[in-house]
Formats: sequence, C-alpha cells, structure tokens
Amino acid sequence: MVHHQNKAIREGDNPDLTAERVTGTFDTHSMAAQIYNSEAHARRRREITEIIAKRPELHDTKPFPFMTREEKILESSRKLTLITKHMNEIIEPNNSNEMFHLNNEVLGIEGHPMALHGIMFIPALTAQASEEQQKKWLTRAINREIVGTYAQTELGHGTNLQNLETTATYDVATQEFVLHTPTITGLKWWPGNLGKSSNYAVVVALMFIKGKNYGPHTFMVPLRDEKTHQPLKGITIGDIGPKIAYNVTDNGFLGFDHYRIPRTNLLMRHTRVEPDGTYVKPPHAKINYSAMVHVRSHMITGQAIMLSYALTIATRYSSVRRQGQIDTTQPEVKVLEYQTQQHRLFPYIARAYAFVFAGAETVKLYERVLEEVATGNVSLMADLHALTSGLKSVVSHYTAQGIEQARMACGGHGYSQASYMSEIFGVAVGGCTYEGENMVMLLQLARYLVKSASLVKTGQSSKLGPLVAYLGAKSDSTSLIDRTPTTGFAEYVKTFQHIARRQTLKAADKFFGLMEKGEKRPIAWNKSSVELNRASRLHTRLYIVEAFVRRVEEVADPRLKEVLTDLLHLHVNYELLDMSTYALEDGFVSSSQLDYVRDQLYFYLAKIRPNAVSLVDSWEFSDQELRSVLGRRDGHVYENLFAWAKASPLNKTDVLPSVDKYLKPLMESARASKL
Ligand SMILES: CC(C)(COP(=O)(O)OP(=O)(O)OC[C@H]1O[C@@H](n2cnc3c(N)ncnc32)[C@H](O)[C@@H]1OP(=O)(O)O)[C@@H](O)C(=O)NCCC(=O)NCCSC(=O)/C=C/CC(=O)O
Ligand SMILES: Cc1cc2nc3c(=O)[nH]c(=O)nc-3n(C[C@H](O)[C@H](O)[C@H](O)COP(=O)(O)OP(=O)(O)OC[C@H]3O[C@@H](n4cnc5c(N)ncnc54)[C@H](O)[C@@H]3O)c2cc1C
Repeated sequence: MVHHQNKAIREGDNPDLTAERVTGTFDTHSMAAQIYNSEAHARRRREITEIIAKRPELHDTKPFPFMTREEKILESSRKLTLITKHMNEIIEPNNSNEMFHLNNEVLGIEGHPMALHGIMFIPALTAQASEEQQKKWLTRAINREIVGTYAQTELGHGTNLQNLETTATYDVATQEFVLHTPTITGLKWWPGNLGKSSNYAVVVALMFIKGKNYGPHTFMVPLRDEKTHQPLKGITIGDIGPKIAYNVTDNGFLGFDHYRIPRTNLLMRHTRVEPDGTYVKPPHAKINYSAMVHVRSHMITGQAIMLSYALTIATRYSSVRRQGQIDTTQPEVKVLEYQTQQHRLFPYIARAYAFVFAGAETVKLYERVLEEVATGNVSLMADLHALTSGLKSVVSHYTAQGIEQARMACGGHGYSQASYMSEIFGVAVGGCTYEGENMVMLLQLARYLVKSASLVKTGQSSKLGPLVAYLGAKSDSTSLIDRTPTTGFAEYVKTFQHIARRQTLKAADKFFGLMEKGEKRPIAWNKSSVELNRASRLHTRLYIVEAFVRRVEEVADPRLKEVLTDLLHLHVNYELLDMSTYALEDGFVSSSQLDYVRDQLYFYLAKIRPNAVSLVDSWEFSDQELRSVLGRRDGHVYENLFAWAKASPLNKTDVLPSVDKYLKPLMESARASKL
C-alpha cells in the first residue's frame, strides 16, 4: 500500500480527485495541526469525527434543504439532547474547541436551541457574575439545568447602546430592579434562542438609581417557568420569524411590563449596587461589554472555517468538473486548470489560512485579557477591543465575498442547495452585522488609530503600543519590492506598513484639520469617517499579513513551510494588487513594480495548483460537516446530485396536487377554448 502525503485518499474515489491528492507535496495531517493550532487538537478532531461516523443516531435524517424550519428545530433538538447526554463519551469535558467541532459535525452551522447559551450566556456569567452569583447560576448553566441567551439589541436600537430603551430602575424600598419596555421599539429583538428555547437571559438595560441614568448594565433575568417553560408574568416573548439563513436558531423578541428582579440579579463581579442604592463603579467603563468581545475574538476562526467550507466544496468540485478545452487537441479540462478559476479560489484559500492564524492570536490575547481583568488589570482592554473590532469587520467581509466567489466558481450547481453554498453564505454574512455592524466596528478601531496618530504627531511615538508601533516609524522613500529575494517578506510588510501609516495619518489630518477649521468633533468625525474606515481596514490587513508571516516563520517541517510560503507569497501579492491605488498614489510603489507583483501572483497561482486540493483537504472537514453534494470527499458528484434531486419532496409523487388543482384545469380550458 502506498502512503500518500494527502490522508484523504481512499480506494474507489473519483480518479480525477485522487490524481489531485497524489500530487500534494505535504502531509495533510501535519497541515491540520497548523490550522487547528496543535497536533493534539487536530488529532482529537479526527477522533471525534470517527466516533460520530459510527453513531448513525447523530447523523442528519435527511438533507437540511428538504426540511421545514420546524422539522430542522425538532431534528436539532433531538441531536442536541443526544450529544448532551453522551458528551463525555465523545469529547473531553469542558473543552470548548472539541465542543465547537462536535457541534459543527452533528448540529451544523444553521444553529441549535442552545447556540447562544454557549457563545454568550455562559461567557457573560463567567466574566461578569460575582463568585456568589456564579455558584448560583453558572454551574446550573454549565449542567444545562437552565438555558440562557444574551438579550441586548432592541427593535429600535442595536449599535447605539447608550440609547437602549429597556430600563432597570432600582426600587430601594423592595431592593429590586424593575425592568420595563416603554415602547414597541424598546422590545429586545434578535437575541438568538430567545424566542422559544431560553428560560433565562443576560439582559442589557439602562440602569436608573434615584433618577440617575448609569448607562447599560447586565442583569440575570428569568424569563420562563423552569417546569412548564411558560413565559413568566410580565414577560412578552416570541420568535422574530425566518431569516436569510441560520433558521434553526430561534432569534426572538422580548418585552417587560414592570417586571421585578432582586437587586442581586445585577451581574456584580466588577460593578455593584448596594441595598441603599449606592453605586460602585467598575474598573473600566466598558467592562460589561465582555460577552461581545468574547464572540468577536472567537468569530475570526469561525469565519475562516466557513470560508474554508466553501473553498473545499469549490476546489474539490473544480477538480472533477470538466468543461471546455485549453488545448483543442486535448480532452476537456478540469475547470481548475483555468487561470481565472485559480484566481477566483486560490487567493481566498490563502486568506482563509491567514484568517485562521490571525484568529488563533486573537483568542490567545482574549484569554490573557480575561485573566488580567479578573485580577483587576484592565490595561489591555482597549488594545483587544481595537484589534477585534477591526478583525471581525475585515474577516467577515472577505469571508462573505470569498464564499460568493466559491459559489460562482461552481457554475449552475453552485446555485443548487445541494452545494449548501447559500446556507454557508447566509450564516457567514450574518457576521458582518452581529457583534457590531462592520462600519461601526471599523470606526471603533479608527478611534484607537486616531489617538495613536496624535501621539505620532506630537512626538510621542515611544508611547505607541506594539500593535501600532509602525505608525511612528519613518518610511523609506520607495518600496524595494522587486529587489527582494523571492523568499523574503520584509519588503512587503514594509510596504503594507507604509500604506496603512500613510492612510491613518492622512485620515487623522483630515479629522483634526476639520476641527481646526471650527467643526465640532462629532461633525468632523462623521465627515472623515470613510477615510478613517479605510485606515482601519488597511491597518487590519497589515495585521493579518504579519500574523501569517509570524506563523510561517515558526513552522519547522520543510514541506509545510514550502507550501505555506507559497501561499503567503500569493497572499501578499494579491493583497498588494488589491490595494494598489494606495500604493501608487504617493509613488511608493511604481507601476513597473506592480507588474512584478502581478507576475509573482500568476507564478504562485501556478505553483500552488498541484497542492490546491491538499490545501483544502487539510481542514479535514467530514462529509457530514460540509453537508454538500458538490464538496463530497470521494468526488462522486454527478450520481449523488441525481440521487439528491430524486429525494426532493417534490418527487414523492409524479403529479403534484397543485397540478391537479390548477395547472390541469388551466391547460384543459385552454385546449377546450381552442376547439
Ligand atoms: C459602538 C460601541 C462600542 C459604542 O459603545 P458606547 O458605550 O456608546 O461607547 P462610547 O462612545 O461611550 O465610548 C467609546 C469608547 O469606549 C471604548 N470601548 C467600547 N467598547 C469597548 C470594549 N469592549 N472594550 C474596551 N473599550 C471599549 C472605545 O474604544 C472608546 O474608547 P475611547 O478611548 O476612544 O473613548 C457599542 O455601542 C457597541 O459595541 N455596539 C455594537 C453592538 C453590538 O456589538 N451588539 C452585539 C449584540 S450580541 C450579538 O450580536 C450576538 C450575536 C450572536 C452570535 O454571535 O452568534
Ligand atoms: C444573525 C444575527 C444574530 C444576532 N444575535 C443577537 C443576539 O444574540 N443578541 C443581541 O442582543 N443581538 C443580536 N443581534 C443583533 C445585532 O447585534 C445587531 O443587529 C447589530 O449589532 C447591528 O445593530 P443594528 O441592527 O442596530 O444596526 P444599525 O445600527 O441600525 O445599522 C444600520 C446602518 O447604520 C449604520 N450605522 C449605525 N450607527 C452608526 C454610526 N455610529 N456611525 C456610522 N454608521 C452607523 C451601520 O453601519 C449600518 O449601515 C443579531 C443579529 C443578527 C443578524
């Protein structure tokens, strides 16, 4: 038996796909260890996948696209109950990475009744509840004795938290908070699993004590009777209806009618209200926003995975789909041979790797900040907020674009739900909106960049933090990119730094200039905001490149290093071309240097070509996880597309009731009138 580098090869697979795998130059298990950040985790993922494969009760009973929303919720609840009961047989208890994989395999990306419970409810209690409160609620939440969500957004306000309408007014006499929704626009709207599944929520409301507004605070609020699951008195609650995707999650609405909770339901780890109404303020004004920062830090990896789902589907399919000829004397080629197809897919494969490497760094920083904040050290909160605001925006934007490119790369079959592309797109694109609308979050990063620019302009560059230290450096007069040895990335990094620095300082100049001319700060900010957001994107894209460089430098295995270096070359050349306006406008990069960059790009598209399938196989998604007929590991696409179509509910009968009822009489009367 031949041992191939690509571990996805099996006998009986589509030979076109096997041929791709045979050309792979690196070990896909080793690459998986890079993607999932450790050999142990990559191995555990495979083990979990194998366990699930052997347990048919954990498989989808039919393809998701053939189910109604109610059927999907029922099916998801069934599987959720099973994996909760048998969790310890499948994953290490309390290992969030393993839990994430188990959920993706068994439940999929469309959500499930406890999605927000794990993503936000437990993290909010962990970071914001006092020890006493954690004893009361966190253990019950971890044991799934109660199910919770995070209810912040309202019908009328999501971004602007200071103008939420839900109030929590302290009643000193009874030592209770009175939660109230004064208008329809004050209804909580959107929280995941609020509609039907949760019986508790961490609710964000403006806190009033003795007539004074203390701004948004978080409260632990019971919503439904723990036995009957009926809404409690004073609570109006329900599902907001179907969405573009993610419809297994019951995003909901919630209203309070003078609903009372004890004082001690204010989450009091960092902030307190004494029985007499005395307010003890937290060590950082935005410490209660931690659940959002938690998700923003983790969603970078989640987005990279969804982008990779789409790329795996499109790259495998492009290796079995033959259409047209390049040399007319030869048979039809795999569509992956077309340079346009490679240009559509490979730069996004590089981006997916770049995103997952950047995501690993964000999670690490988040964990550090979480530990520090627990001891009262809030010094890194602003850095983490700035970094995650930029990354969540840039990564979700390019992920959505990349998935759509991958869908189009599959031609007509990409438009069929058999590809699963529309669901992957629909779920991923939600990330551009939730956890802070992308433009808004880029503007949060811009505040940090403008403060940093101001340090540079006032000669205080030494005070710049490591994430923005480059803003204080002096640029060379021109880029030396075409004189760089092909293995080096330093000149590219310098060029990206130059571009980000120039745009940041220029946008800051515009903002400060408008204020000098007499504009009020918020007006000047608004008039500079497009330029400021451009700076935020360029800064974030620089960070992503640097994270990619850092990872490639760490890799020891020469085969992995070579292919990752190829991908990095592709990435830096593609990114530079994509932002060439900025590079050209001050002459830092010349048009002949851009020609070099273009040539490099085409060179690396061709160099990566033999490894394309192995690069997507390395993500090690099972067929169950991908849920795509086009993306099947074995490449047997056509016969399975036919089987999938035959299984469509519309094909249960040859003649539909709608035909009997309407079309037949219509045709009959048309025929009769002709007689
Ligand atoms: C846009 C936001 C951040 C503005 O918040 P606000 O309180 O109004 O800010 P201010 O203007 O008063 O102050 C800005 C100031 O605060 C700093 N800051 C903001 N957030 C943080 C933070 N988390 N950590 C540290 N510092 C923070 C900021 O840097 C400024 O500092 P300066 O020094 O420049 O003054 C806020 O309204 C916001 O976050 N809006 C977005 C709302 C959002 O994300 N909602 C998510 C709801 S939950 C959800 O979507 C769930 C999805 C489900 C799923 O994930 O699957
Ligand atoms: C799938 C999904 C799941 C969600 N889950 C939850 C959940 O579990 N819990 C929860 O509480 N919420 C949840 N949300 C709500 C989500 O967090 C908000 O929709 C999001 O924060 C955006 O707020 P918004 O809807 O008020 O948008 P808006 O703020 O109304 O945005 C509309 C437009 O106005 C622009 N805009 C707004 N403010 C500014 C500004 N200051 N400067 C410049 N432009 C601005 C935006 O860029 C955007 O283009 C979810 C949303 C989705 C789509």
